[in-house]
Amino acid sequence: TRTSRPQRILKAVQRKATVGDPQSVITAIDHFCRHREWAMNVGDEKGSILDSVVNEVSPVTVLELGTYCGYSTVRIARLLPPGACVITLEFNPDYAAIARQVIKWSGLEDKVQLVEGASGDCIPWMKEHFGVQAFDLVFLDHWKERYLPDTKLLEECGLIQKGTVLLADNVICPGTPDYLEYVRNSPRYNSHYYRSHLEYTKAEDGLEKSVFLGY
Ligand SMILES: O=C(CSCCNC(=O)c1cc(-c2ccc(F)cc2)cc(O)c1O)c1ccc(O)c(O)c1
Ligand SMILES: [Mg+2]
Repeated sequence: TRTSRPQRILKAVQRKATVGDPQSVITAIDHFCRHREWAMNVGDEKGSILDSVVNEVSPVTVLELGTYCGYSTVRIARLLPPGACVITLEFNPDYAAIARQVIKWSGLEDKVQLVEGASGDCIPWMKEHFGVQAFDLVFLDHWKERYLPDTKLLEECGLIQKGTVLLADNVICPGTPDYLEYVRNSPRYNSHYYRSHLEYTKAEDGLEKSVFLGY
């Protein structure tokens, strides 16, 4: 096929969504992925849980690991008050290029910093480069085997502090067993599993919310 799936997702947004209307961007992507082609967005069902956690935390600084086409970036950014922002990391340059256009179409570019690079390389520079003290909320949705090492790296870099909330996608499907074991057994995290379904399917999946309790 000539175009990539992310390119077809962007086209669906440009056809169906209204510029400056984040909800219409979300609706257009969900409709396309439910009725045309499945894609690895967090989706509408888990997305509603993500929304409720963002509203509960009302974060000033959010870190998203794994942008893909920017669907969850838009979901998060649309709920942020003026002055709050989400830094989103994407390793794949093709995904990043599409995400920039999706975020721009939603009109939320002022609340989003998209960084291209590998999480393991970028995280150590976060404090210095973005003047971030610590993150209020981290949404993990990138390589599943990077959830645990990147969580430990965030701890080591002092980017996670008492009260920071980690919200992890796909803890059942594809699954992140080592991460789950860590946050559920560590005395320094309070963890809760939100049972749901893999985006646009009937398969089980869920989000794990873990609150850092401090040292
Ligand atoms: O794809 C990646 C890894 S980053 C995306 C992580 N996310 C997932 O993998 C992910 C996967 C699934 C899922 C997939 C197939 C199933 F059968 C069931 C579930 C669902 C999700 O919600 C996800 O978030 C990448 C990186 C750099 C590159 O250069 C590159 O070509 C590719
Ligand atoms: Mg995911």
